[in-house]
Amino acid sequence: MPLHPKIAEVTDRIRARSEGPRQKYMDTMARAAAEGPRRSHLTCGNQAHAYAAMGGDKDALTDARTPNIGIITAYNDMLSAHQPFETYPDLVRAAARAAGGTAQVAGGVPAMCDGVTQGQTGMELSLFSRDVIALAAAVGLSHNVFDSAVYLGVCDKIVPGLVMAAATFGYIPGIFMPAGPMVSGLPNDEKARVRQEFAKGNIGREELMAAEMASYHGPGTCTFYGTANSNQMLMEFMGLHLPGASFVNPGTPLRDALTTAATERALEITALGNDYTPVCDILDEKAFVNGIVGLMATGGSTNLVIHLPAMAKAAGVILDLEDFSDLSAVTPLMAKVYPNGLADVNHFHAAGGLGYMIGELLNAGLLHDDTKTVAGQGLERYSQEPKLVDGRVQYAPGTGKSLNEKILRPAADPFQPQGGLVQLSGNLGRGVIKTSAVAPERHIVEAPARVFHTQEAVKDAFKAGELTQDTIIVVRFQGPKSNGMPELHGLTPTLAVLQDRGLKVALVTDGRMSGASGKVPSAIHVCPEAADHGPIALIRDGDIIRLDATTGTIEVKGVDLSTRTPATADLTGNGTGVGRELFEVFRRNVGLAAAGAGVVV
Ligand SMILES: O=C(O)[C@H](O)[C@@H](O)[C@H](O)[C@H](O)COP(=O)(O)O
Ligand code: SF4
Repeated sequence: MPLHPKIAEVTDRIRARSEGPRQKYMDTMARAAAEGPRRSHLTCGNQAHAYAAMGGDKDALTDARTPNIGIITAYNDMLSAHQPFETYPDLVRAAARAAGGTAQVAGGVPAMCDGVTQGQTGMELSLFSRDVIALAAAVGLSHNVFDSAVYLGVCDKIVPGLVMAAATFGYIPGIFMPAGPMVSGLPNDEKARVRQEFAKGNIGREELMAAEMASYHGPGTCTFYGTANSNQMLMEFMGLHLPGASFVNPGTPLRDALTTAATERALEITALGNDYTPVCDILDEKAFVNGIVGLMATGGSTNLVIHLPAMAKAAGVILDLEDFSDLSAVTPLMAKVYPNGLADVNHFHAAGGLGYMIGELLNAGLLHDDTKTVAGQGLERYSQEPKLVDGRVQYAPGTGKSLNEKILRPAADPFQPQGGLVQLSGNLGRGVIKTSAVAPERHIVEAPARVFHTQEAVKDAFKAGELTQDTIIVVRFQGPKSNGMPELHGLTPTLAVLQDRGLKVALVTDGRMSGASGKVPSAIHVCPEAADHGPIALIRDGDIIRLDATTGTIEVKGVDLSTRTPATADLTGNGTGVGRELFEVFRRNVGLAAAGAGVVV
């Protein structure tokens, strides 16, 4: 099938917009690659330090022609999705040794669990932790003794931060290794129902705790289709995982076989062999277009609308919100996974998963097939599935059809003809709304505004019984400069209760939501933010605001905003406590959310 004209048009537009930065980036990568085997430039002293603790691997390491893998790990016990990484370094070192190479943990990177910090002060460090992860990974790789790298990370800001580092070190090959989703527990919609019952005061904390613990119950990624699992989708659509690696549960033989296969592949694609595949050749405009198409086709997390521009910029590719909007307009919504539906990622994977989607979208001309991937040339191979044969990974053709059309539908007969995310613009600036999780009759909301400066104030107003009419809830001073742009997902149960009571409700904020946020229409990432005196700072209680996801508009009606003075807020409290003291330099230097909210890129 020929490439859809709009996919070609957007790709060409990105390539033209990126020409200067991309050429500069690729020249830098070429110079680094020309230096040859990394370890051959180090003094004997440098090398002795690097190998001192490596025991039986020392001899191999002293031979600069033996490929050496740098492991960047985001292991910790705080994220259920990252806890399985505890055992990966031993597995990778053993697999590398068996394949005639070596592997060393180059360094660790921090990883924040947004589920632990959701609604807490710590969430104000969440977005900034992405750039800290990129910096930390660079510290590990800067030892410069690696011919290839493997990146152990799954969750929200961790994959984006690691991709920013992998792009910066794009002259060496890199493969991302997932840990896989936890097995299914209490269904996500039942968890959400129990939360709403608690918000209404109908049940106590004991019953709520029991439901939460039954939902989040073991090692592996949470099973809703939030940012973490959207990241896994990206790594397959962009060719940085082995095909079909994303949604194999941790602690299974196939999971370990995939980790071994990725290690072997990381050794095969170094500059010391005949299949050199540096990350810089994978992360081009086509890979990012493929990633955005995957995001739209799966109804993925709105957080990737912030992270993808930052990831792309690290590789000299410049994305714009318009690219997301145009690709969404031609990409069918093929999957319904919570919060877009009742299924979780295990059910999605069983129904055919990412391999089925990639095959369908390639056949529909909605993906570039001629891309480089860690598994080799061409995206077609990602429609295959990994099977375990005699303890090793072997690939077989994918299902070729959906095994459950309530979860996964063909590109030609989708749930919705357009993708799950819509760009918004109007006299309030620019923003984005995730429509895939919102009932069609709620895609347009027009109501009086009620303005808040914290999410706690919204909950207090709800508890005081003040929210009894159709309302556009405006929560401002939640942008990156104000307080690090925390997720306001903790508002979801409260707003959902108001919506279930029959009120027309929408959220408008310069903050962001969780990938797990769903049913309440929300205009998020509104730029310029209130702290930059954006139009959102001019809204007053009672203004009539119209949010229209069908036309992509967000505006205040019947008011001349130019006559108003921007509201201000006392943000000094955001500078202390839970480590926020250390992030003042981030709040001062962070870029626009629409351009990736970058600090280091
Ligand atoms: O963007 C995301 O996907 C979220 O940040 C997610 O990683 C976060 O952990 C949610 O808060 C979990 O959902 P609950 O908070 O509803 O458990
Ligand atoms: S998906 Fe979210 S809640 Fe689950 S482990 Fe990852 S960051 Fe934590």
